[in-house]
Amino acid sequence: MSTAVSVRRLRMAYGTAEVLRGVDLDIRRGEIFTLLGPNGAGKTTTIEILEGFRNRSAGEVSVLGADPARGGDAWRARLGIVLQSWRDHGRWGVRELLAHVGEFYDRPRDPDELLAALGLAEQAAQRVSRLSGGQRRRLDVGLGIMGRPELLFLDEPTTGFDPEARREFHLLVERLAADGMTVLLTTHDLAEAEKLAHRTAILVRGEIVACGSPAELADAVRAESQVRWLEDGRERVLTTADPSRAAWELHERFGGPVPGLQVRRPSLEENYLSLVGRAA
Ligand SMILES: Nc1ncnc2c1ncn2[C@@H]1O[C@H](COP(=O)(O)OP(=O)(O)OP(=O)(O)O)[C@@H](O)[C@H]1O
Repeated sequence: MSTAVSVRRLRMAYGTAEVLRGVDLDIRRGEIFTLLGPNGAGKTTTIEILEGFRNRSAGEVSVLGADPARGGDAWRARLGIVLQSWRDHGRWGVRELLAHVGEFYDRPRDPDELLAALGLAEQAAQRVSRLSGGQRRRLDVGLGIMGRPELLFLDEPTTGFDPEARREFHLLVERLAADGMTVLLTTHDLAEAEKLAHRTAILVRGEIVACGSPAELADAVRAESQVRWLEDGRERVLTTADPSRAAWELHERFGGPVPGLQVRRPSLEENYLSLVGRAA
C-alpha cells in the first residue's frame, strides 16, 4: 500500500518553546489514522504543518508526494481540511453553502447526494445557524469532502458530541475510508481512537510515545500490572509486565498458596493516563 503521509524527525518551536521534538509518522493510503494526546501535546501543530498552514522548524515531511511548505493549489485541492469549526456561515442555507463551496473545485460532489450521505437531507433548506452541534459537525465534514479529497484532516471532530452523534459520525468516517479516502484525525479520547482508527499514534509533549493498531497499542500501553500479596503482616506490591510469572515465582517461594494474592490488570484507559503522566 502506498504512503499518504511521511514525517521524519519533525521539530517545531514557537520561540524558545519546543512543541514537537522529533516526530516520525507514516500514514498509508486508505487508512484512518488517529493522533491521540492530551491538551497541548502538539496535535494541532502537527496537522497544521501537514496541511501547509505552518512552517516547521526542522525535519522532512511529505504529504501526497509533496512538501507541504511548497505545495501549490493543485496539491491543496487534493486535501480536505475540517477546522475546529466554521462559525461564519450561519445565515447560509445548508445546501446553498455546500453548492457554493463546490464551485471552487473542478469535480465537486453532488450536494444532494452528499447531504444524503451526511444524514442531513432533511436539513437541506435550513439555516446553518439552526443546526445542532452534531449536524453542524457533519456539515463541516461535508464542506471538507466536497472537492473529493484524497486525504481528509479532522481536528477533534467529535468534541461535545453525544454518544449517538458520535456513533453516526464514526460510521460516516468509516464509509469515507472504505471509499479509499485517507483520514487523519486528532482526538483526546482513547476510546474514540480505539474504536475508529486502523492505527493510532499517542503524542505526549511533542513526542510519539506509542504507535500501532488498537491491538498493538493495547500491548504497548497495557504494559504493567500490579501483583499484591501479604508477607510478614504487610501488603507488598510488585508492578510487572509479566504478572503470571510473578505469581508463579511467589507460589514457588511460598511453597504453596500465596496469602492475599491479587493480580490487577489496569484498564487501557488507566494505562493510557499513566503513560501520558509518565511522559509529562
Ligand atoms: N501560535 C502559537 N504560538 C506559541 N505557542 C503555541 C502556538 N500554537 C500552539 N502553541 C503551543 O504549542 C503547544 C502545542 O499546541 P497544540 O495546539 O499543537 O496542541 P494540541 O495537542 O492540539 O492541544 P489541544 O488538544 O488542546 O488542541 C501548546 O503548549 C500551545 O500552547
